[in-house]
Amino acid sequence: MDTTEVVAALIKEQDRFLICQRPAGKSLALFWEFVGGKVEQGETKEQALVRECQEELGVIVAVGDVFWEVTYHYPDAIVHLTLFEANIKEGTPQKLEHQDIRWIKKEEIPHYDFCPANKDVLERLQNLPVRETTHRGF
Ligand SMILES: Nc1nc2c([nH]c(=O)n2[C@H]2C[C@H](O)[C@@H](COP(=O)(O)OP(=O)(O)OP(=O)(O)O)O2)c(=O)[nH]1
Ligand SMILES: [Mg+2]
Repeated sequence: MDTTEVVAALIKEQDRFLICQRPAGKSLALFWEFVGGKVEQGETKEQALVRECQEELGVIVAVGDVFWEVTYHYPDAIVHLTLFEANIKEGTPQKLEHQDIRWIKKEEIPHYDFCPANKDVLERLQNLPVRETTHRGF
């Protein structure tokens, strides 16, 4: 099976970060995710992420460092997910393609069902030590 390159954005504001609920009818319907999508041919990961944030949320982002990377085997696909830190430069997030979008605190993570590939990164977000918490604004 081929590996699909997927990029996603960890968008933080103060002590909250943005999560998005996948629409009904798509794969992994109604699971929560970080905004993003598949890298298209000829694009860098950063370019793909800027495009996806514009298409899905109507915002322009500045792409920062890689926060997490994982390869996950779904029954019908292998996904290599790269999660970048990102900041909104222009616009306010709108649910142009998602079922719902929410700004949540790390304490709220257990209340949401995320895509299985995201399990480890959510654990990292939830368990950031105090020092790193302050540094990263969580
Ligand atoms: N965007 C995103 N996709 C994720 C995350 N976690 C995770 O397992 N995935 C999976 C779900 C999908 O199988 C794949 C990304 O697909 P996608 O549906 O967002 O791709 P896309 O926006 O390009 O949409 P499409 O053109 O394929 O319809 O990666 C995540 O946090 N964000
Ligand atoms: Mg997408």
